Amino acid sequence: MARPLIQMALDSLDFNQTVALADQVAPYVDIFEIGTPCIKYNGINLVKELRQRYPDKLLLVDLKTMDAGEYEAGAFYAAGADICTVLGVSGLATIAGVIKAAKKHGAETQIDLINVADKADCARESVKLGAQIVGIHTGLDAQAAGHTPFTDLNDIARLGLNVRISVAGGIKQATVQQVVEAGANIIVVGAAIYGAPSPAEAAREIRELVDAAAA
Ligand SMILES: O=C([C@H](O)CO)[C@H](O)[C@H](O)COP(=O)(O)O
Repeated sequence: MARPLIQMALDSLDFNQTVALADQVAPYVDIFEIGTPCIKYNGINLVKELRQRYPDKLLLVDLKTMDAGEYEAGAFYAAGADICTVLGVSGLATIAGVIKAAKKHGAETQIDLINVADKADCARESVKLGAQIVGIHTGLDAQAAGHTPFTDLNDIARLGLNVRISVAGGIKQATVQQVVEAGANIIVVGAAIYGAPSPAEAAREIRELVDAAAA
C-alpha cells in the first residue's frame, strides 16, 4: 500500500500560534491544512508565510468554496496553495472553476463531500471533471452531534474511483488504523494533535500508527 499522507489541520485563529504549531509538527506530517476558520480570519498572508517557511511541504487551503470557483481559488493557488477545497454542494460549475484555476498553476483540487446527499454521484462527477481528491468529512458541528466519517469512507472507497480519498472528522490515534485499512490516502488530523499536551508527540504517534497500518 502506498504510504498514506498525514494532513495537519491548523484550526487556530491566531496567526503566530498557527505558525508555531506548524513548526512543532512539521517533522511528522506531509500536508499543512490552513483550516476554514483560520484562512477566513488570517487571509492570504498566512498562505504566503507557510509557503515561504515550508517550501517542501504540501499546503492545502480549506476554502470550502461555494461560488465563484475560479475567481476565489485562483488567488490562493497563485499564493502557493498546492490544494484548495471546494464544496461538493456548490455544484459542478463551481467545482469545474476551481479545477480550472488549479490546472493553471499545476496544482490540485479537493472536493469536500460534507453535507452532500448523494456522495457517490458527486464523487463520480467530480472525477470526470478532473478532481484529484475527494474528501470524506464529518465537520466539527456534526462531530459534536455524534457523527463520524467511517461509513461514508467505506462507501466511497468501495467505488474504486480513480481519485485519492481524504478523511477528516475527529480522527485520532484509536481510529487511524481503521481509516487506513478502509482505503484513505490522506488522513486529516486536527484536535487529536493540537489539543494534546504535546502536539509534537501526538503527531509522532500518529505518524507511527499510519505507517504501521500501511506496512
Ligand atoms: O475541516 C475541518 C473543520 O470543518 C473546520 O474547518 C477540520 O479541520 C477537520 O474536521 C479536522 O479536524 P478534526 O476533526 O479536529 O480532526
